[in-house]
Amino acid sequence: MVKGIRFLKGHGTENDFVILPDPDGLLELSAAQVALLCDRRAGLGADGVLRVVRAEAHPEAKPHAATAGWFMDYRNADGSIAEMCGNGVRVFARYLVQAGLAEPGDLAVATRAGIRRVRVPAEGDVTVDMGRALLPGPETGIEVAVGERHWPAHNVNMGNPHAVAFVEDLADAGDLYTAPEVTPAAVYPEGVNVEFVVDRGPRHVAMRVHERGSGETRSCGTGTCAVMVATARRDGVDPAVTGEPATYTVDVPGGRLVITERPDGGIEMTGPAVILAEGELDADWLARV
Ligand SMILES: N[C@@H](CCC[C@H](N)C(=O)O)C(=O)O
Repeated sequence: MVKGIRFLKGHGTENDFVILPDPDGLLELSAAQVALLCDRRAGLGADGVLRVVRAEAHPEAKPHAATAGWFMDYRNADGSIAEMCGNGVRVFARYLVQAGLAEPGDLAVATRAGIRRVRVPAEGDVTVDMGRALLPGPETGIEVAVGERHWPAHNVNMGNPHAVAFVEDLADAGDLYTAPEVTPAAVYPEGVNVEFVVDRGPRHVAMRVHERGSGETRSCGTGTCAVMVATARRDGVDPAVTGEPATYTVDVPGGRLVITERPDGGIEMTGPAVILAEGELDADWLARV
């Protein structure tokens, strides 16, 4: 008889997650257990894990409990902790609504990067207020390298760190089986997500990403926001100056996200969030790690 741990599987533009409902925060997961869950052969397979915990029941989220009822405990596929996951927060919010834990409409989710406000219609795309992008600099001197090739990169922080490089062709990034080298390494003491970007048309780009802790993924929500801001500034577009919102379409291997920067600097990301399966894990199997 399987002693079960309930799980669901979901994705946002094919950035895929194991969702673990754990309202009372009782499920302590080691990095090795998260890595096993995310293993595509020995486990369920995913780019990351979303543990769904009541904010009240998690020490990092308790201060936010009056505003946000639920905490997204996000882990990368290697078990490392990240501050924020843009595709993850859409899927997390879709799960809350689908499970009857939140009403369709506007809701607040606590993350390690702070509270994120999410608009979840009963059906269709989900919109997240991703907060402001920080451009911590240096403005020049950061480089991303793959083999012999290297490109200047832009440092954009969306709650988590990104290095954005404009390239001629997305194939220039190579197979991305290993992490691109980013220098100077001291700019990113906690590691970095790396985006490679090409133009597709007016206010329309495409990207590939190598994620810290997960490798190449089919999409990265925070990455698309970082790319939007880096591209807008390259294009001389700054909503804080013009007073007009700016919208960019960002294509990723797993689909398309639409990113709008408002004159107040807030960034909104809109895209799909899909829950596709539900089941029970063998708790003994997980405990053996
Ligand atoms: N896929 C995510 C980002 C997940 C975290 C990232 N790998 C990190 O370590 O910062 C997204 O959709 O934003």
